[in-house]
Amino acid sequence: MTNTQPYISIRHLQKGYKIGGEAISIFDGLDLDIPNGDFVAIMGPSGSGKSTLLNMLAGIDRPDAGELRIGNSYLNQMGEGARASWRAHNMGIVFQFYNLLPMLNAAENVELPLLLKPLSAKDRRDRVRKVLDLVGLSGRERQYPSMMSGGQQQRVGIARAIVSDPGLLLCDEPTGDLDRKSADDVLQMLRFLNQELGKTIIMVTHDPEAAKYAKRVLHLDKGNFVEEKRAA
Ligand SMILES: Nc1ncnc2c1ncn2[C@@H]1O[C@H](COP(=O)(O)OP(=O)(O)OP(=O)(O)O)[C@@H](O)[C@H]1O
Repeated sequence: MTNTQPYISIRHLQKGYKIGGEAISIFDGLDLDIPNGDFVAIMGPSGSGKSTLLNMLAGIDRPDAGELRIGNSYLNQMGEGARASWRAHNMGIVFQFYNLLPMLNAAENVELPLLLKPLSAKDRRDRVRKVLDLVGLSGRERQYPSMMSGGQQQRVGIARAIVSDPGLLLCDEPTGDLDRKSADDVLQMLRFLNQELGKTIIMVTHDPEAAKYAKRVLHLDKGNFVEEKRAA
């Protein structure tokens, strides 16, 4: 990747599914550029392909054809194992329902991605403490998910997503299960990670209020993106 290239580039991407022997096309020639440091909200009707796109960006699923590059990595050319390893090192994912393990406390949940790395127990502890502090949860290291509010659980989810210091955060309806106040707190946190730490964020959301926190809003419809025009 050169400095003039966008961080994420999607070219002529095709993706479809076979349902009951019938082929349905979700994307047929999708193009998209996302520069480094962007914060993009992706909106669109149910079934328009938002999760399908997020799964391809996460390397969980693969395009049928076309190019999907993130940084210097061409995900469309990589096998499943290479994509899984790439994912572990390059991105964090924030889920709607947090996906915390109930039998692990907050610190242990956040530590999970670090177990794949050659770090000492002390280094892992230090990193976990630092990110829990960053999301405003210091002092709650030993609390279990069942003892936390939805907003606090999502903060643990965000801490887990950033503990490996990835450049890219993919967020799938990160506030879909939260009340307005908790949602705004989480969105402020994402904005901080974008503006102060330079994380590139792609967030799928149905909530127009959540989308306001992003720098750009893209509406997905019939396999293409339309960018929302905003007052300067
Ligand atoms: N694994 C799969 N096998 C077959 N069809 C699939 C699969 N995953 C998604 N689809 C179909 O692809 C289309 C897009 O689904 P997708 O989940 O990406 O939409 P979405 O925009 O995320 O919807 P929602 O807002 O409801 O989450 C839908 O018609 C869905 O039924």
